[in-house]
Amino acid sequence: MMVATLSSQNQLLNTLVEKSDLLSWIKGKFIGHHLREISMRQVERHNKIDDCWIILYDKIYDITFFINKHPGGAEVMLEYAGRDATFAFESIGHDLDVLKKIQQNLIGQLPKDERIFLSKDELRPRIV
Ligand code: HEM
Repeated sequence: MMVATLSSQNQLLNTLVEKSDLLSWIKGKFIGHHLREISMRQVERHNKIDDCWIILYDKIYDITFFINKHPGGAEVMLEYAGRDATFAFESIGHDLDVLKKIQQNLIGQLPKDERIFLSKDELRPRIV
């Protein structure tokens, strides 16, 4: 019984650690060395309903498939198409699971000199 309790506590802890690591990564604490770099100028070109990229926490997502499914409406998505939507996204208080779900649509990250959410080994301080 004791063992079972400890093991379920460990499981919970592992889940929390995994979750916070993932979120720190999503929110820019870690650099995805393997991720393709895409500049803002490139992102800007993908600003249409049938070709829509968006920047969240320095990472670029292709959200074309999701525009018409967005519970907050297609209009806001198009307003941020080809642009940085991080602060609008945060201000709505989207559920963190939303961020986890769209990881499958992650296509790249901004080059170092265009990032806002820098990790601690870079020059400017992080703002979150
Ligand atoms: C990749 C970007 C985005 C994704 C994947 C996304 C996803 C979602 C999801 C799943 C919801 C349902 C509520 C929840 O689970 O939190 C939601 C709600 C909402 N979103 Fe987004 N969203 C994105 C970007 C934005 C942006 C840029 C805005 C601009 C302000 C926005 C505005 C809203 C609003 C207003 C709601 C609330 C709708 C309501 O409750 O009536 N979203 N979004």
